[in-house]
Amino acid sequence: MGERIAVLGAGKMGEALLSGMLRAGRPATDLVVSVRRAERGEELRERYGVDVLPLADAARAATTLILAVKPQDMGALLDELAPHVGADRLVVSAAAGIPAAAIERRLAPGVAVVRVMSNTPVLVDEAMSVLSAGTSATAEHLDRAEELFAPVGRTLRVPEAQQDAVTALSGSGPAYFFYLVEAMTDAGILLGLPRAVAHDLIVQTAVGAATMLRDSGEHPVKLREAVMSPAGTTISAIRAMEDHGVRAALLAALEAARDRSRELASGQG
Ligand SMILES: NC(=O)C1=CN([C@@H]2O[C@H](COP(=O)(O)OP(=O)(O)OC[C@H]3O[C@@H](n4cnc5c(N)ncnc54)[C@H](OP(=O)(O)O)[C@@H]3O)[C@@H](O)[C@H]2O)C=CC1
Ligand SMILES: O=C(O)[C@@H]1CCC=N1
Repeated sequence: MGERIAVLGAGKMGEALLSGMLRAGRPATDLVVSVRRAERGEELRERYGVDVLPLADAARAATTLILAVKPQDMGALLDELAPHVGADRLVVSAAAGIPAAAIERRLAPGVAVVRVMSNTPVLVDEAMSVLSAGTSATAEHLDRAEELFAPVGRTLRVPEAQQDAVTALSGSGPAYFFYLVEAMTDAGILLGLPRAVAHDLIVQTAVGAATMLRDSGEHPVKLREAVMSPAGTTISAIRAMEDHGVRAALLAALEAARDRSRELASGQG
């Protein structure tokens, strides 16, 4: 059998990955999804032309299984899935927190598991997807998993011990930028700009700053210094941010996200 990929649990991330694989040129006939609700299955079948199968059939039909359910649903999914996953399958978990070993324990001995933390910019082919091998996964398995994510953004491999930190940084990261844009738009309104104008200014500024960060190769401090004129406007804003503990808030926030990822390891609550 050629490589057929099953997306098990097709919510926000599962659907984003599915659409990314199709955009990358993978034929719909190579993809199958499994969902919990019939109407969701119908929606995906119509939108993407993929087969929607019960879990056991999807597991048997595919060589690579992408697990994209919430960490809290992983236990129930694995209970149902385990009897149908042959030792020659590659299992790719997209879930936050769940260690590869916890998945390996629930499946037949020797099943290769790769843990991946991606992010929602999968939708615009600008994801950051970070991969780690479980104990049975070989370099070839990692290559195969990476091939799924490479067309939808950048990929990186890290030791699994770093995955909770990765989740805090790039997994949750898009939300922090959206939050910042929202807060800066509010600030624009405070300063008297219409909301739509403030929104457009901030979005384009974010795109420009992100492009400079990516393409210039310069350290962010250097880029910031180029904006800050002596006794100018920018340093006044930076002083206010330091006074309000923005840097400390970010350190605490990412530590909280890392800790939550660790808590999710048990798949509880
Ligand atoms: N959203 C994000 O930015 C990111 C999410 N992740 C990870 O991706 C995973 C999915 O997150 P996200 O897409 O946001 O969550 P969603 O809730 O949007 O998607 C999860 C989907 O799984 C379905 N599901 C649950 N149990 C089963 C089952 N037994 N069989 C089939 N389908 C099932 C749910 O169905 P139903 O619709 O019926 O609830 C739902 O559609 C999580 O583990 C999360 O940690 C990783 C990186 C980023
Ligand atoms: O918030 C979450 O738990 C998931 C994992 C990373 C991004 N979203």
